[in-house]
Amino acid sequence: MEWTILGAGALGCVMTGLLRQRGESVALMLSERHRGHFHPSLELITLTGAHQLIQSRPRFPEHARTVECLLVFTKAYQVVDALKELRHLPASTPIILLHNGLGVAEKVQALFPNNPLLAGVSSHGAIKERDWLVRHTGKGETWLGPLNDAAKTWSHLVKPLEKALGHAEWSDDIALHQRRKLAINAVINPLTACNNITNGQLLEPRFADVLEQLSEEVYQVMSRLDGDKAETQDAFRRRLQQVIELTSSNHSSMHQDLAHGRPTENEYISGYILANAGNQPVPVCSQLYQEIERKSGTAKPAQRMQH
Ligand SMILES: NC(=O)C1=CN([C@@H]2O[C@H](COP(=O)(O)OP(=O)(O)OC[C@H]3O[C@@H](n4cnc5c(N)ncnc54)[C@H](OP(=O)(O)O)[C@@H]3O)[C@@H](O)[C@H]2O)C=CC1
Ligand SMILES: CC(C)(CO)C(=O)C(=O)O
Repeated sequence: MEWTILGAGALGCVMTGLLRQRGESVALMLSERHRGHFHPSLELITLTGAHQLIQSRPRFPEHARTVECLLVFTKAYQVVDALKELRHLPASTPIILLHNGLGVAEKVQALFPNNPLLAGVSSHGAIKERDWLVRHTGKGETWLGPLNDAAKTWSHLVKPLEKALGHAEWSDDIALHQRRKLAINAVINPLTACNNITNGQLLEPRFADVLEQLSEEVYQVMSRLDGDKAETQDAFRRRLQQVIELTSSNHSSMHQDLAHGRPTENEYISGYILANAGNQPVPVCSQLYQEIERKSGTAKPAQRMQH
C-alpha cells in the first residue's frame, strides 16, 4: 500500500522521512504553489543531526482517485479546503486527520460521508527549516483510532506506523486522546504566544496565577466533555507540568505561527473551549483568545466556529 501525505510541511515531511526509512511507499500531495516546479528530494535532519535525502512521489489533486490511504498533516484551518480539492478520492480510501485542535472532523465527515475517517494524535516534534528541509526535533507517541463506523476495520494501519515511528497504538476512543491533547494545547499555546515566551518559562512564578486560572477553566470544560472518562484535576495538572518540562526549551506552535505572521490554530484550540463552555465562565481563556486574534491581525483562519 502507498501512503499519501497531504500537507508537506514540518510534520508531514518528517513522517514521510520516517516511513521511507522503513521502506514504505509514500506520495506527497502538494499544494498549488508547487505545481510546475522542480521537486527536489526532501532533506530530513534526524534526531541525531544526520542529514538524509528522502525520495517521495509528488502528487496533485487530479491524482486523488489513485490514493489508497490519506494522512492529513495540514494545519487545522487548512484541512477542509485541502480535502475539497480531492473530490475524486475513492470512497474506500481512509482519511486520517492528524492536526492539533478540534472541530474539523465533523466538516470532513460531511464532505466524505462514506470514507473511513480516522484521527491521529502525535507528540513527535518537527520544524520546517525551509521548503524541503525539515528537522525531526522530538520522538513521541502516535495514537490512531476511528471517528466513524467505516474506520473501525483499519486498526492494522498501526503496525507499519509503529515500525516507522517507534510507537503507534490503536485506541477505540481516539476522541478522548484528542481532547486530552487539546486541553494541554489550550493552556500552553495561547499563554506562550501572548507572552512571547518558551514553554518552560510558564513555570516562572510570575505566571503561576494565570497558569492556575487557565488550567482550571480548561479542565472544567474538558472534563465535562469527557464525562465518566475524565481524569482528576490533579492528574491533569501533573500531565500539564510534565509536557511543559519535556518541551521547556520549545516555542509552542502558536508562538511560532504568531512570530512568523502566519494564521494560528486559535479557533480550533481556545475557540473550541469557548464553544463548549456552556454556562461556565472562562474569562482567561476568552481574553487570550481575543488577544491572539488581535495579534494575528487579518491573518484569520478561513473557517470559524460559533461561540
Ligand atoms: N510541527 C510539529 O511538531 C507538530 C505539529 N502538529 C500539528 O500538525 C499539523 C501540521 O503542523 P506543521 O507540519 O507544523 O504545519 P506546516 O504549516 O509546517 O505544514 C502544513 C502544510 O500543509 C500544506 N497545505 C496547506 N494547504 C494545502 C493544500 N490545499 N494542499 C496541499 N497542501 C496544503 C502547506 O503547504 P505549502 O506550505 O507547501 O503550501 C504546509 O506545508 C498542525 O495541526 C500542527 O498543530 C502536531 C504535533 C507536532
Ligand atoms: C505540546 C506543545 C505545546 C509543545 O510545544 C504543542 O503541541 C504545540 O506547541 O502545539
